[in-house]
This record gives sequence, C-alpha cells and structure tokens, in this order.
Amino acid sequence: MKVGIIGATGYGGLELIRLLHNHSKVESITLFTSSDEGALFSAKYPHLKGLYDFPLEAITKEAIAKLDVVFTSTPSGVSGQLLPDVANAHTTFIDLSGDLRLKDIADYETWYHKKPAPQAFVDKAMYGLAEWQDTTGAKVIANPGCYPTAVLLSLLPLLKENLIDGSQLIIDAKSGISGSGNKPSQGTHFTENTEATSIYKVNKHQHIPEIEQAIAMYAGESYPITFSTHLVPMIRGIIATSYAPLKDGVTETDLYAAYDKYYAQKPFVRVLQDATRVSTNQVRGTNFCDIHVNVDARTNRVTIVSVIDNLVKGAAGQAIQNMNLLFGYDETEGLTQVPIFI
Ligand SMILES: NC(=O)C1=CN([C@@H]2O[C@H](COP(=O)(O)OP(=O)(O)OC[C@H]3O[C@@H](n4cnc5c(N)ncnc54)[C@H](OP(=O)(O)O)[C@@H]3O)[C@@H](O)[C@H]2O)C=CC1
Ligand SMILES: CC(=O)N[C@@H](CCC(=O)OP(=O)(O)O)C(=O)O
Repeated sequence: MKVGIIGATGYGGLELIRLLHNHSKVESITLFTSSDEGALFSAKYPHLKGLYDFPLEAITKEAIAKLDVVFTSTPSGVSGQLLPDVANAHTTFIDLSGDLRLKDIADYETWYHKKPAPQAFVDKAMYGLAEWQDTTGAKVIANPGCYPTAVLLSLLPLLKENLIDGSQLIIDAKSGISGSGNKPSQGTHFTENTEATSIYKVNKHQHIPEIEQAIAMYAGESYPITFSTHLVPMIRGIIATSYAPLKDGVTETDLYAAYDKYYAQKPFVRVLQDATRVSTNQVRGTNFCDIHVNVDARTNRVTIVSVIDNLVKGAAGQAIQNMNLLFGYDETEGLTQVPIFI
C-alpha cells in the first residue's frame, strides 16, 4: 500500500507517520507540504533522522493519483477546497479535519466560519466513527473530531438502548493542548496554560453540531446538547464527562450490559468498572478509548466518563483504523502500542 499525508508537518501528520511506520501493509509514505517543498523532513524534525531523510513534496494531482490512500491532516477550510480538485477514481481519502463531517454545508459555514466544501463532495464522504459506521465502499472518509470520538463512544450505547434521557445531556470535556495544532497562539502559550485551566468556545464549539448529528444518525434522536470544552496543562489526552437522567427502572448493571452489547468485540474500547483508573495516562499514545459509568441514586442521574488520546483515537489512530477496516486488514494493524503510562 502506498500512502500519502497532506499536512505531514503538523501534529496529526506526525502522529500518522509514527503509527504508519510500523504498519505491515504500508510500503511507502509520501509526505506533502503546501509551504516547504524540497525541505528534508528529518532536518525539519530531527527526531526522524535516519528514518525520514527525504524531501517534502508539492501537492499535485499526478502525485496523489499514484497513491492508494491519502490522509489529509490540514487546518479547517483546506481539504474541503483541495480534495474535490485532486480526487480520482483510484485513491481513497481519509480527512482528519472537520471539513467533510457535517452533512449540511450551511451548518459547516455557521460553526466553522469557513468556506464549505461543495455539497456534492460532502455527500460522497462517509462519517468514520469506526466502532459504529460500516464504511464499506467509501472512497472518502470524514474522520471524526477528537471530542466527538470520546463523547460518542461513551454515550451511543446508552442512548441507543434508551437507558438515559439524552434531551437533558450535559457534557463537560477537557483537552491537552496538542489538540489545537502546531501553530502557537496567545491561547496556547506555555506561560498562560502551564498553571491554568480555562474554558473556551463556550456554547460555540464546532463539535456541538457533529455530536448532535451523530446522535441522530446512530441513536435516532434529535435534540440540542450542552457541551463545554476546557484546555488543561498537558500535551495529549481528552477526558469527557457527561451527565444525564436515567430512564425509569434502569440500573447500573443495565448500563454496563449495553456497553458489553456494543463493544465486547471491539478491540479499542475498554470498559472499566473501577473509576480510580480512568485517566488520560491510561490511554496515552494508543488507540484505546476507556469508558466508565456510575449511577448517582440520590439524583437519579448517571455520570459517564471516557478518555482518549486526542492525537491517536481522536485523529491519526482512528484514521488508520478506518483504513484497516476499509481495506480488509486486521483492525488493530499498526495500532497495538502499549500506553505511555508515565
Ligand atoms: N490535533 C488534534 O488533536 C486533532 C486535530 N484534528 C484536526 O486535524 C487537522 C490537522 O490538525 P493538526 O495536525 O493539529 O494541525 P497542525 O496545525 O498541527 O498542522 C496542519 C498542517 O497542515 C498543513 N497545511 C496548512 N495549510 C495548508 C494548505 N493550504 N494546504 C495543504 N496543507 C496545509 C501545514 O503543513 P505545510 O505548511 O507543510 O503544508 C500544517 O503543518 C485539523 O483540521 C484539526 O482540527 C482532528 C482531531 C484531533
Ligand atoms: C484543544 C483544542 O483546541 N482542540 C481543538 C480540536 C480541534 C479539532 O479536532 O477540530 P476539527 O477537527 O473539528 O477542526 C478545538 O477545540 O478546536
């Protein structure tokens, strides 16, 4: 398999390289750039010296047509404009950005404030929440956002089995700073984050419509959600904690049975009954999503928590999992890393 990465110099791109490097089906990786054609990749990133001592390539239709799979790991507003121009009958595209996830391009414009991809191209893209979507036959996959991955994997079994009242959902999520990419900004500055935790994009986060759309798609329910995001002083990891009222007569055992029903055969979802071990360092560097639930009998509400590594299960890892599923490889190929616990 010949693969290419557009946005190879970014955090998602670097993570794709780290994981694809040990993928037994990958024969070559072409690294594309929009800004530094000809630069030696290992000179830009010396941790790759001796491993990727070759130059970055310009993004051309011809170069892309020679590849079996191209991952686009580019800022929002890029792949939605680029891919319709370079698409061909042979290459499969897996887009890590949000450009192709929202089915209605008017929603994309509202939440991303960017020019949307043509509706006809968005129509071709299949949302790739790997544990929930059969992507057979897809030529374009919209890889889910990092927060939606953590949130949806923990909520969907409970919503689908009608065990919780989703219309009252409140979701509180926190992310490491690598989630905002490699371009430094005031909001991600070391001095302003190292001893601080902050809320951002309050009630305006672009993942709100993505989560609502996926709940409608997979659980058949439509309502607005309350979803808040926070930056915490760590590099990788997302923890998402959700609260919802339990439906009448539902017990904690029923909740765990629902996870068992949907995830017993899924290699990357781990359901933990012991909350003392639900932490981002349990999954760091891996494609795992760990989930825990607890019923509060006093309030009749359930607390649902999940953790992922934003760069792996929330981006590059799930993208490779999608490639594996699409091409009929073992789902875990290239994704069997042990967590970097400390
Ligand atoms: N970081 C994360 O945890 C996650 C990120 N995502 C999404 O994945 C995408 C990539 O994220 P991330 O890697 O963090 O972002 P970065 O900002 O770290 O990297 C993006 C890369 O895209 C390339 N790029 C920029 N403009 C263009 C352009 N016009 N055409 C082609 N390439 C371009 C740049 O490389 P060059 O200048 O060499 O072309 C850059 O290195 C984003 O849409 C992000 O929202 C999704 C889930 C999680
Ligand atoms: C910590 C942090 O800033 N995270 C980013 C996640 C980016 C992302 O995954 O967004 P799209 O793929 O939908 O563009 C954010 O909250 O916007």
